Amino acid sequence: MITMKDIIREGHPTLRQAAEEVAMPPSEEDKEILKSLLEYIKNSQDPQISQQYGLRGGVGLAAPQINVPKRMIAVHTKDTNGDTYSYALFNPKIASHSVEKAYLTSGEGCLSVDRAVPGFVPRYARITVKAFDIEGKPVKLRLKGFPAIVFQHEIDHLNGIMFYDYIDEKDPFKEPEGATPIE
Ligand SMILES: Cc1nc(NNC(=O)[C@H](CC2CCCC2)CN(O)CO)c(F)c(N2CCN3CCOC[C@@H]3C2)n1
Ligand code: NI
Repeated sequence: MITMKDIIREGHPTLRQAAEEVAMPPSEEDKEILKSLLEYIKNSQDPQISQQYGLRGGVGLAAPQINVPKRMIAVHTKDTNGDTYSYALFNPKIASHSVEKAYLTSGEGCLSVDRAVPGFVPRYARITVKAFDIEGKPVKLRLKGFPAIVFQHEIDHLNGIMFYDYIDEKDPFKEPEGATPIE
């Protein structure tokens, strides 16, 4: 199982690399890696397991964060009306997106960043994601709200982008023009 010692921290070069596409159909090894990402997130949301293994809570995780520069992400979270979004995907890409922006009013953090970086992170309010599921089947997701924010944070990791790259240094809590706040 993945624990915090497997998660690389800012300064590690892999976090600033573009990750490689995963060959489809996925190898058994790539499937195991992807499953381990989703397992970490679920474990981190379990009070008993997360406490026992000292896991930082997460709703998403990308393979580069465990020093695997391959295009794989996992997301496990609920949206505001309580629907669960649980995905483990290969080669996700944002096929289209809204002009409208959105941001988490609480700002963002990262399991690879051992410090608070305050500020709003402007992201697209709605995105269409094309990817392949754990068996290599093509999937198309239309996302908005909190899940859309999480997916963008994870897909950024595949391109070497960190959440604080978007924070306006001069005015970190400036409301991004016309953006939707997400509590
Ligand atoms: C918002 C939030 N970010 C948590 N951590 N950061 C992460 O997930 C990073 C990714 C998120 C940062 C902002 C968008 C994506 C990890 N990232 O670095 C991967 O690239 C949380 F843990 C968390 N929740 C709320 C839901 N809760 C359910 C019960 O269990 C605890 C859990 C805590 N919400
Ligand atoms: Ni992150």
